[in-house]
Amino acid sequence: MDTMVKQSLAVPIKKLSSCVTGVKEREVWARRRAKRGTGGVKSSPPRTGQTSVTRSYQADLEKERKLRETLNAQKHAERAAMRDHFRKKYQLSKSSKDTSHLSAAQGKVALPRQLAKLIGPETPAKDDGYSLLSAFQGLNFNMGMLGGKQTKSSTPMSVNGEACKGIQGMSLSVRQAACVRIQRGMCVCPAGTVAGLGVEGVTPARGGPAGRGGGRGLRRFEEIPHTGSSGWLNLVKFWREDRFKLLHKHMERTFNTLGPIYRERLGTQSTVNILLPSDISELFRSEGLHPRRMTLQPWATHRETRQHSKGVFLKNGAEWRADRLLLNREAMMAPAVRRFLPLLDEVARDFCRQLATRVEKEGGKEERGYSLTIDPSPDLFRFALEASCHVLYGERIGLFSTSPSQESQKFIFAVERMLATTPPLLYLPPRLLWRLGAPLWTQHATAWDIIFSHAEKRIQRGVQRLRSTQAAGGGSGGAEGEFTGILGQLMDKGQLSLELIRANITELMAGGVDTTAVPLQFALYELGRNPAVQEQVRGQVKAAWARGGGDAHKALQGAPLLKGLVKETLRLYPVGITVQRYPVRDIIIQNYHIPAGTCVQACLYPLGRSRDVFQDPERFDPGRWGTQESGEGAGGGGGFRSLAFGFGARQCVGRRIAENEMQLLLMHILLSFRLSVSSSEELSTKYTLILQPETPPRITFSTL
Ligand code: HEM
Repeated sequence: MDTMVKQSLAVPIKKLSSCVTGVKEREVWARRRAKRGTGGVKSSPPRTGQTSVTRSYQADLEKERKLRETLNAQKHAERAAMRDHFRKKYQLSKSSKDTSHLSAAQGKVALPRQLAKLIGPETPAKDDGYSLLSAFQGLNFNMGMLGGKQTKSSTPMSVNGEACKGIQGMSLSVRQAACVRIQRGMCVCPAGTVAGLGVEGVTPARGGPAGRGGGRGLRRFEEIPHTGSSGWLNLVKFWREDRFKLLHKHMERTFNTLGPIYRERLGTQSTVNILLPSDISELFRSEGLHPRRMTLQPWATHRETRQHSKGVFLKNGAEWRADRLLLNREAMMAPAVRRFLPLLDEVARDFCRQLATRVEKEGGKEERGYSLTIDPSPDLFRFALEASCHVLYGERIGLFSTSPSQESQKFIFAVERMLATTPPLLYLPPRLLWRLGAPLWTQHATAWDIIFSHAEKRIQRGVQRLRSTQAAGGGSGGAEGEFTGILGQLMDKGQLSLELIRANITELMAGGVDTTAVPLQFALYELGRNPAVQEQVRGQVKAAWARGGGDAHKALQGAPLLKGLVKETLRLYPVGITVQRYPVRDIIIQNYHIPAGTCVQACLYPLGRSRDVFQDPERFDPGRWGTQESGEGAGGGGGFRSLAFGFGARQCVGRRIAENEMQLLLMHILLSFRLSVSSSEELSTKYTLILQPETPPRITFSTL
C-alpha cells in the first residue's frame, strides 16, 4: 500500500518541487532515464517548461474550485442549520433540502458569530434534542479577529476546527484569500473575555455612561444607572405627574439622560431597561426554552378569583409550551394562514364597501368623486372585532349593519376599560384591592367579566354546532370543507380541554381587537400626511392587485410595501411599548453583569426612534424595510430592530392574523380612497397598556 502511494505521488511531487526549486525539467527527466536504464519505452519529457507551469496552475485552480465547493457547502449548511433550528423551535416539519445540506457538511457547521449567538449557548433543554445545537455549546469568541484585527494565532479556526484544515497546502494566494474570507465570515475563534463585549459596532448613546466607561472591566449590577432607589417614592412621583400615560416618553427621556441601559423601580416592580438591538439579541439568547414575560398580575388575579383557567398569555413553563404549540398550529403556520386569509379579506372588502357608500351618501361632491372627513376609529374597532370573530369563531357578527348589536359595543368598551385600568394596577397588590373592593379593581374585573361572557356565548354555540355535526357523522363542526374558525379547529382536534380552549380563545379575543384597530389609525394618519409615500404604496398595490387577479394572497405577496407600511407604523407606534424577559442565565449587557431571573425590558418606543439604530428615524418610510437597513444596519443585533410582535417562541401568537388583517384592510382602502389629513403635525400619544393616539385623528377619505 505504502509503495503504491509513493509511486503514484512521486512524479507530481517532483514536478512540483522542480517548479519551486528551478531545477531544469530536462535534467530531471535525464536523471530519471539514467536511473531506469535505457531499455523499454522511451518516455519523452514535457515539451516545454511552460506546460509544467500550466499544469501547476491548473492544479491550483482545481484546489481553488474544491475550496469554493467546500465553502459553498458550508454556507448552505450554515443556512440550513439556522432554518433547522427554528423549525425545531417552532415545531415546523423538517425540510429534506436542509437535511441534505447538513449531511453534505457532515454536521460540521461553522456559523458566523451573529448566527451562532442566536442559537448558541442556551440552557440545555431536555426536550430540544437538536444534535447540532450541542456543537454550538461552549463557544469562545475572539472579538479582535472578528473585528478585523489579527491576533497572534495566524491560523483561523472554525467552530470545530475543521473548516480551515483544508487550507493547508494550498498556494499562498489561494490560502490568503480563503483565510481572509473565513476570518471575516465563518470562523468563531477561541478566547475572548466578556468585558467590553456588550456593544458591537454601535455608538453608545451620546454622553451615556456606557459610552464613557466602555473600556473598563465588567461592572456590577448595582452600578447600572437608575432612576431612584425607592420604588414607592418613584410610584408616588409617577402618579402625581401622571407619568403612566406618558411612560413611553419617560423611557425615551431616561435613555437620553442615562445611556442605553438603566434600572427602574416602580412600586413592587423592578426592571432593567435596554434599547439597542445588539443588547436585545443578547437577552433573546438567554430566554431559555420557556421564555417568561412580566406577569400582568391584575389579569392573573382576575382568573384566580373567578376560578377561570389561564391561557398562553398568563401561563409559564411546560404548561405554557403545551398550549402554545397547539395554538401555533392554528394561528401561526402557513396552512392556517391560508385557511383564515380569505375570511379576513372578506371583512376588509365589506368595510371598504360600507365606507364607500357612506362617503357617497354623507360626503361632499368633488370634481373627481366624493370626499368625507371622519374619525374612523369606531369603524376600525368594529372592523377588528368583526375580523377577530370571523377568524376565531368562523362567524360574522354583523358589525357593518346599520344597527350593530349592543353586545358588541359593550365588548369593545369593556376591552378599552380593561386595558386602561391595567397599568395603574400593575404596581399595586391586586389581591389586596380585590379584598378591599377598590373601585379601580372592580372596574377592571367587571370589564374582564364582560369579555369572558362574550367569548362564552360563542364557545357554547361552537360546542352545539360540533355536537350536532358529530351526531350527523360530520367532522369539524361545519359543512364539508367549511372553516369553522380557530375555535372549531381546536375543538375538532380535541387536544385541548374545553376549559383551556375557553381560556385561550378569550385571551385571543381580548388581545386581538385594540392591538390592530389602533395601529390602523396611525397608519391611515401617516399615509394622509405623507402623500408621496401613499402614492408609492398605492402604485405597488394596484399593480399587485391586477397581477393577482383578485387573489388576496397573491396581491399581498406582490406588494412588499404593504408589509413595510405595517412594520414602519409599528416602529414609530409600537402597540406594546416593551417586551420583557427573565434571562435563564447570568448575562452581560453594556458590560454590566445582570443576574439570571432579572426582569429585563426591551423598550420599543425609544428603539424605533433612536438615531443610533435608524437613519432619519422621524421619517415615515415603509421602503426602509426592504433595504439593507432592515438587516445588519446601524445598532448591530441583526434583525432585532422590528420587535413590535416580540420575539422567539413567545412572540405574539396572533401575529399572522394581525399582519394579514392590517395589510388587507390597508390594501383595500388604498385601492378605493385617497387619504388626506388637515395637519402635518406628529400625533400625540398616550399609553394605556397599549400605545394609542391622545385624540383619534380625523382622516379625509376621497373616492378615487
Ligand atoms: C398589531 C397587532 C399586535 C401586536 C403589535 C401585538 C404584540 C404582542 C406582543 C409584543 C406580545 C408579547 C410577545 C413577547 O413577549 O415576545 C404579544 C403576545 C400575545 N399576543 Fe399579540 N399583538 C398584536 C395582535 C394580536 C392579535 C390579533 C392577537 C389575537 C388574535 C394577539 C394575541 C396575543 C397573545 C395571546 C399573546 C401571548 C402569547 C404568549 O405569551 O405565548 N395579539 N402580542
